[in-house]
Amino acid sequence: MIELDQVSKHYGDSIAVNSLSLTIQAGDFCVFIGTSGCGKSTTLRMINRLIEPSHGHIRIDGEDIAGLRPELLRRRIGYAIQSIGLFPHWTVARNIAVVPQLLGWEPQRIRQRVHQLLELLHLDPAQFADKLPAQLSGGQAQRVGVARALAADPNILLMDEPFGALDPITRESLQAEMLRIQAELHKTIVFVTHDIDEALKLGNRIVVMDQGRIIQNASPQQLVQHPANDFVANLIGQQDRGLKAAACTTVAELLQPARMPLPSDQPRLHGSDSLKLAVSQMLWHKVDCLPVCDDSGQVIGELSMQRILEQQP
Ligand SMILES: Nc1ncnc2c1ncn2[C@@H]1O[C@H](COP(=O)(O)OP(=O)(O)OP(=O)(O)O)[C@@H](O)[C@H]1O
Repeated sequence: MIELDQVSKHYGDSIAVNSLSLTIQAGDFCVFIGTSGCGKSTTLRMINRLIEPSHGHIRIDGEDIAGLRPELLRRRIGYAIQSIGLFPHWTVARNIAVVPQLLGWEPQRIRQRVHQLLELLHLDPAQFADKLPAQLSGGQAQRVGVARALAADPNILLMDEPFGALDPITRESLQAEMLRIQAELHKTIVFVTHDIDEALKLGNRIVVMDQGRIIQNASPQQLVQHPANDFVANLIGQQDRGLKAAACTTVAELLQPARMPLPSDQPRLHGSDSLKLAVSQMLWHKVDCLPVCDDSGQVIGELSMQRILEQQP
């Protein structure tokens, strides 16, 4: 658990972060979003003491981090940023191994860990371990950055616009990776983005900031359905908020028992699909109900347009 208790950061007369209090529960995927310069990165960097607060306290699992040595704290917290910051003359494997090296892990354990992480990030170890950063695409380099942040198996991962510079397709695939990794590893993730769709897709908590303060701290569903003010409503966008709401609810949440018999030629939904995808499929296939299956392909129920409409705000 990460607790920020009336944390402020001043630069001379200007206030970057203004008496911000926030609790991030263990296992949360907490996304900071807001306008440029509202204090997102500053807040994130105070958690690993790359920036020191002017006032207030930050506690991790109840321990005030002001009493910890910053370099030891940083070895316990993964950090991934947009510019990635890989060492250009080191191989991918050596870049990933930075923190385990600092922690004095045995070479064999480091090799195994690097191999495991490359596989986790869908980079073939035989192909990528010995490459230099300049030989990677932007998306591959960003995967290496995420692997490096995870290397010493930290409980906390800080990610500052890690996918900001990527094309939409690569970005979407890395977002899917992050959701998969989070479902598998249950880290506490604090993630900064400018992109509301990315925030709604990834976060289970979304913290909207403006001028160094929290404007709203809510689940994606709450944020879309009950924006705290016009600033948040505009951030979400008035025109397509129905689709935004549908994007942050899963098919599994509205699953209905299957009627018999189900036509075998229809496409099938998965429980983890969003309602947005379900609506899109129904429109495309001109049907108002689709079967829902589990990972093994077994039909576990169905979802109708009627049910979706009943649930929409
Ligand atoms: N070293 C510094 N000296 C003076 N002011 C700073 C410094 N670092 C940040 N600031 C100011 O603090 C405010 C918050 O900056 P911060 O980088 O946290 O914003 P942000 O929300 O992450 O912005 P962006 O989305 O553009 O990255 C900004 O007004 C910025 O100009």
